[in-house]
Amino acid sequence: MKNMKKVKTGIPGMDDILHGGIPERNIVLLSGGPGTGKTIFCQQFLYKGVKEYNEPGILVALEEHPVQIRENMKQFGWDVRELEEEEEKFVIVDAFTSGIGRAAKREKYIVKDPNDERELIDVLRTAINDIGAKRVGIDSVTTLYINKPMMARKTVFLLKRVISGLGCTAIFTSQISVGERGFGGPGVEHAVDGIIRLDLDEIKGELKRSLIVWKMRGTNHSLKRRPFDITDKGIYVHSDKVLKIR
Ligand SMILES: Nc1ncnc2c1ncn2[C@@H]1O[C@H](COP(=O)(O)OP(=O)(O)OP(=O)(O)O)[C@@H](O)[C@H]1O
Repeated sequence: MKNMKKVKTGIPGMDDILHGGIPERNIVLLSGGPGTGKTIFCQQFLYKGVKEYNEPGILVALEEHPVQIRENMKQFGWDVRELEEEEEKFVIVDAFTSGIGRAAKREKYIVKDPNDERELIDVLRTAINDIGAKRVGIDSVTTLYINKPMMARKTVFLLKRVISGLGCTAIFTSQISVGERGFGGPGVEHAVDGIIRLDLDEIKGELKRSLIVWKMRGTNHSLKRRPFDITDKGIYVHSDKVLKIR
């Protein structure tokens, strides 16, 4: 079989686990409970994509104000302002503020109603074409169908067709409850090309972070649970270690 092109994650240790990276055009569901690191993982994938691999990226913000996202990313030394304004290699699509508020008026890409799939797709397609994006992050995809679970599969397929069709590789963050075994519902889990799950488990009185690649179409990958850290430089995965949680 011809080797598929792999997209480097920009997360130390992660590409070893994925035997080189995420197969190009894959849509990866990044599932986890609250505070497991989904947002940081997604932002690192996009920021490093531009900085280290010269692959422009789009972040669709559904959970946080774009101003707050830029501030949070700075904590890790990821200053996206220059990438947005000077280099034009990074875009935040504001699907959070509905364009309301003084700060929101300065945003270039706004989705007024995230429930309107057509509007979201139009803005996303424009943004991808404007900067020649190769990577997309949606944080979180759960927000798009939390009030209409029957639409989850259709929404994910629609996004997948457009994003993958335009040659991009994507991470969709998916919110699950603490202790939940799934990844975001059967419709979604089967529709996506890959699933990476982030966990936070209490072991001997301390919370430990770990991740596991549950599925990844187009490549072999490690099936082991790997511990990871969040530091002031972002996520670091210990691809040579195993965490046993039971
Ligand atoms: N600078 C930092 N250094 C170390 N750890 C940090 C730093 N900033 C945040 N964290 C850790 O990351 C966690 C938040 O991660 P993140 O926002 O990616 O979670 P999430 O999975 O997106 O959560 P949610 O679904 O609740 O939004 C915090 O709870 C904290 O433990």
